[in-house]
Amino acid sequence: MALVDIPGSKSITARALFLAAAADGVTTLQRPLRSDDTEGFAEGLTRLGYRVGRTPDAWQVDGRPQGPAVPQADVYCRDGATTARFLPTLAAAGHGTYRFDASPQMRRRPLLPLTRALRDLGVDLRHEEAEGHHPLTVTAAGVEGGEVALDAGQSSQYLTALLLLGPLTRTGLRITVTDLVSAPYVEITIAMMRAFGVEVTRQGDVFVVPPGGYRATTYAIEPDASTASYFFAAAAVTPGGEVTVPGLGEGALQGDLGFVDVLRRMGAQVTVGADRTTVKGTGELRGLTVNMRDISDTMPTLAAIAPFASGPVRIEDVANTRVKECDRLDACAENLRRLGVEVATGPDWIEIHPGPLAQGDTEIKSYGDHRIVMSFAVTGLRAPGISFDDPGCVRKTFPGFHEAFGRLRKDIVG
Ligand SMILES: O=C(O)C1=C[C@@H](OP(=O)(O)O)[C@@H](O)[C@H](O)C1
Ligand SMILES: C=C(OP(=O)(O)O)C(=O)O
Repeated sequence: MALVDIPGSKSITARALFLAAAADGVTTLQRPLRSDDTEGFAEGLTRLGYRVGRTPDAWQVDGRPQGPAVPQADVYCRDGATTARFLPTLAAAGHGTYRFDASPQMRRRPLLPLTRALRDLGVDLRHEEAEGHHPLTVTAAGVEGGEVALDAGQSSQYLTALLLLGPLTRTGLRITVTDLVSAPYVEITIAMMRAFGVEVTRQGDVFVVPPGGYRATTYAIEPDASTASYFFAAAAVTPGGEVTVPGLGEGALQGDLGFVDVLRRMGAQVTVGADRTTVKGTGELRGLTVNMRDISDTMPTLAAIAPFASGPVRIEDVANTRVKECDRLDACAENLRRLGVEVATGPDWIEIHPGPLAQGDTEIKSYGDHRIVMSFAVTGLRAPGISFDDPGCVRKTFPGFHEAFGRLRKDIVG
């Protein structure tokens, strides 16, 4: 049995940083994720004049309800979409001129529904090159608030950004959402806003956020459920292999813990306890058809273990995975084909037909995407000879992944 200590959630750390920066008082974040995405977020806040004190186990943020402490800043958001979408929104509530840029891939990823909504709310926001993409400049003069419509069919992060902004506006926000993917991430946002003293109300597609600001607090960050998926999948593909992740149980905020339900449907033994989750490989791994719209960060995890299933695996409703750190449907298909597996893809689906894997060495093409590397590391448990062209890209969410996964391999495979 392996007990795996998973680092903090990227999504929760990013939200906690926003909320702490916007709150009235000093907030302590316990067990934040230390990775490229979250360190980029913290560095962005520092650029905007917020004080972020960092020790290995806790980060402390001096909140500024009035917004950034500097009249001008240049912020590099690296490869993190939470940083690239949440920070310009936070800056809009302040007073000053703030320019944001990001990595080449993040520059390609979409932003337009959010920047349109901000403009509809009166924010002066200019895209420097392509409309709806970084780099962009916000000339901030506070936000009055009011009604706004939003299409979050490509990314829930647009809605999260507006929800987080709501309490910083003068009159609050009433957001009408026309479409929504990755819905459980919005639940994380609402639960965390509650922890910082704000109650969002929802009537169908309308989200109402009151004005009045946030209250500082001490906030403990859950382990990252998407990261845990690689370790749970490792147990599922290893007959008799057992992995327990403490800190992720029945009350977990993250929808991605639902990946264990997919493993259960495939034949793994899954126990979700009050404060921990255990997956045990039974030797059985059935194929299935599954809709992953709510938990699409775990699509590559499932695609990477699909070759070991006893029947086809079809993953549906994941169009938005084409606009992540890479086009994940194409990246999974390409790498599975390199392994000799038969795969078909469509605009929003992938279907994998298990069969014997190619003999010999296979280099996995990472496309700079942490999830492609971490997912195919799981395939590597049963397919010796797998290597990666860019193993270091795991730094986005889990710099210590290879060491941790190596320890797990010793524990459950030998
Ligand atoms: O809000 C968040 O923290 C996230 C939302 C999801 O993105 P989309 O809503 O763009 O699918 C997820 O894929 C991403 O890793 C983190
Ligand atoms: C899509 C991801 O990240 P983000 O959108 O936050 O850059 C991810 O971590 O899989």
